[in-house]
Amino acid sequence: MTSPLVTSEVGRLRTVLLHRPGAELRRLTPRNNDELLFDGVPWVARAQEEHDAFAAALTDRGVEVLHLDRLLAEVLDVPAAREQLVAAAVDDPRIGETLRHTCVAHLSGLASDELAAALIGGVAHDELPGARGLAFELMGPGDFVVRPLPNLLFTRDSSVWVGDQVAITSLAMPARHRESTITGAVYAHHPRFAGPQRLYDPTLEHLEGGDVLLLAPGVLAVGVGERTTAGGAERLARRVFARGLAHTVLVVPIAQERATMHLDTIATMVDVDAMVMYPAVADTLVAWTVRAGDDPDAGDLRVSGPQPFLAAAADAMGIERLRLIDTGLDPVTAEREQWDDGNNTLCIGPRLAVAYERNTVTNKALEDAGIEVVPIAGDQLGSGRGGPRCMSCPVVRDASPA
Ligand SMILES: NC(=[NH2+])NCCC[C@H](N)C(=O)O
Repeated sequence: MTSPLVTSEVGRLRTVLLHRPGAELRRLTPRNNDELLFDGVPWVARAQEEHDAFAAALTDRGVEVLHLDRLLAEVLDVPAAREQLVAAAVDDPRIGETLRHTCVAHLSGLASDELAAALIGGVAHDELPGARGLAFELMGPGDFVVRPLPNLLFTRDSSVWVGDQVAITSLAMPARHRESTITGAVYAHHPRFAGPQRLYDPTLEHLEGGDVLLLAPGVLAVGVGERTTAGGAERLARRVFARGLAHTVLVVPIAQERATMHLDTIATMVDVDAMVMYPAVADTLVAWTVRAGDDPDAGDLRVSGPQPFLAAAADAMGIERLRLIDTGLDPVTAEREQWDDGNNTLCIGPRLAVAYERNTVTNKALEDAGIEVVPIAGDQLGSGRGGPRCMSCPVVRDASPA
């Protein structure tokens, strides 16, 4: 069992945190899927098969896969974690005090695995027999007392390791707020982690893991758009500098749209010096370079830019050029494959990347450029708008090869 350490996107992947989707996906209906950030109503059994195949593709290649639901069930044996998570589940102004008390009593009486299922899958009105409270009376039978967390599938967003420290992120969308209470409790209380130093907290400015790319040891890129705010990027920069985890943070503005909700929807690393990127933004993407200022103890920052992203990145990474895999796509194919997470790859090692099989043209371009693609099916998983990178949180990677 190696201690957590992640300094790049491409060092050999040793341990990764995934979440196998379960009952929480069965909560999705055409009435709630928009609010719950899914584009449709997935076929759950098939989504699970796809996810199992994703996990198998990783374990077959020697990667240790940790499952968030299992870690959660284990951590719920720890009284402090149980108490925190039950409190977080009912910390919702919709439900009022009476229903809150009933619900706390119900949840507290559950065995750890049942409680884990309820925290992830949510609790519907008709699953709380005998509950009381005005809010309960006014709710319909299918309404949620505790909302489900279908986006827990995207473990990338609710925590991110930088070096040996973990950022418990501050998720922007209400449907996802509670996810980081779960990752936070697991990292704080599970013996597998033994309370690593926390780099970030959910109470801070919005920051999501999908926006954080470890371009090279000491160099982070942070997307600022629909999810991560400039304030979040600034806070993270200050912290990584103060703790000696990075020397440069590139802040990258991205369009505030669903198609580009995170930086990793438009670009991911596939080698120590190469990225795959949505062609429509390749020429226009810029970065602000942030470094520690003269008085780092006072949190001083030096900001320069904007500069073309590729140039700023190469400069910060100390390489001559950051290679862009030219997917050579026509604009329509590029737009379709970007939407289907064609640029959202997960490296198992340098030049070895997991990608959705459906993005045939992008994958062919990757292969032509010398990147071995491990294709996985994502017809149902993809309805949540996230690919292999979004669905994984690397916990241990080897130091990046030079
Ligand atoms: N890192 C990522 N690109 N994550 C994708 C998350 C998708 C999820 N449905 C959301 O809207 O939040």
